[in-house]
Amino acid sequence: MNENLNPDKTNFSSEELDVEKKLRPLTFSDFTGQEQVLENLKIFVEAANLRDEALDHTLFHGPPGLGKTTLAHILSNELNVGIKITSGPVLDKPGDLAGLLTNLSERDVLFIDEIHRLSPIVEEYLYSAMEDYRIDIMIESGPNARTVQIDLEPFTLIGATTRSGLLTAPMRARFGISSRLQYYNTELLTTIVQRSATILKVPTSMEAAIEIAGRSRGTPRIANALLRRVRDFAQIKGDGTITIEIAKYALNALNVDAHGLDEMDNKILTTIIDKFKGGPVGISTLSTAVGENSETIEEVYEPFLIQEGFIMRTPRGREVTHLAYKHLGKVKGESQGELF
Ligand SMILES: Nc1ncnc2c1ncn2[C@@H]1O[C@H](COP(=O)(O)OP(=O)(O)OP(=O)(O)O)[C@@H](O)[C@H]1O
Ligand SMILES: [Mg+2]
Repeated sequence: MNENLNPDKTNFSSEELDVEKKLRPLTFSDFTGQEQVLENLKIFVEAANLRDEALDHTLFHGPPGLGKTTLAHILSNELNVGIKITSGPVLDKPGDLAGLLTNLSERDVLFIDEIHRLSPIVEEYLYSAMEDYRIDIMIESGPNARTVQIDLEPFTLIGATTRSGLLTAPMRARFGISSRLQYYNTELLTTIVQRSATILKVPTSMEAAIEIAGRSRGTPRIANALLRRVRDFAQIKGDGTITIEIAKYALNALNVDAHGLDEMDNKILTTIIDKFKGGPVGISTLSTAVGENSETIEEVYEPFLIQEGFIMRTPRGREVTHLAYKHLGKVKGESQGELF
């Protein structure tokens, strides 16, 4: 499979990140899906605006590419405040964090991506900032070293993580709002594909939009990436219009799985079938067999495979369903060398 279709944004080139920016919804009304999450956020934002207060600290968690970063930007727009952006691995000294915090204006948003990757010392430092809008700063060094307390403007911390299981309990407890983003169904993704097609000015038939949406692993980022690849085919092989024929041709040429499953999804299914007779298999055994960390399997891959009915979670472990056999063109029992 084309590596650009990987939901992990780190595989995107800078040009692709530019396009991603262009396609990013900027307001609540621009944002498709996640209805429950959105409905609540609208109320919290309206109330905060009305009281002229900072929005409560907000955590977004869920698999990659579903809109966590997008929502952080939308919140800052809807709150009509500034946003400062950083990420867990980048903030390695409390001093870096202090610099950011003291530069926030009243009600501003501080967005920390990959917040599960904060170092414990920075995380600790963040607690008092979140709770009391106050931090201790060390001034001077050597024998004159002393700490002074600095008051911060009331601000909103927005954290995003694909791995909520790795967040410490004290950190989690400090978020007043916590929203889990869900995979998008084909209908919602079709709307997103159509919106993006309009922004990119590429005529796309309804049928083609549905086809692209259905092969996007429930993920807007993948839907947009596929749309751009299909657009290339439409320009070179057709007259620039994305028809259903062009879409099917392109998606097959790109080797996109009919369900949009990626390499690791398929590896997980194949491994459970070939090495564990279809399961049940425990998560740590599976993790070793496919060479992917078990939290990532649980938080990034498994939710989609379960939602699509390829995997079941049982008390004894993970089992594949008949759909998985069908999808991979395998016959149940075959790999076990059974005769009947
Ligand atoms: N609800 C939506 N409607 C339209 N487009 C969306 C929606 N959600 C996400 N997108 C598109 O998908 C792209 C990826 O979304 P975003 O960067 O917010 O994902 P993320 O959850 O932050 O992913 P990661 O965990 O990898 O950081 C965005 O550029 C945006 O264009
Ligand atoms: Mg993000």
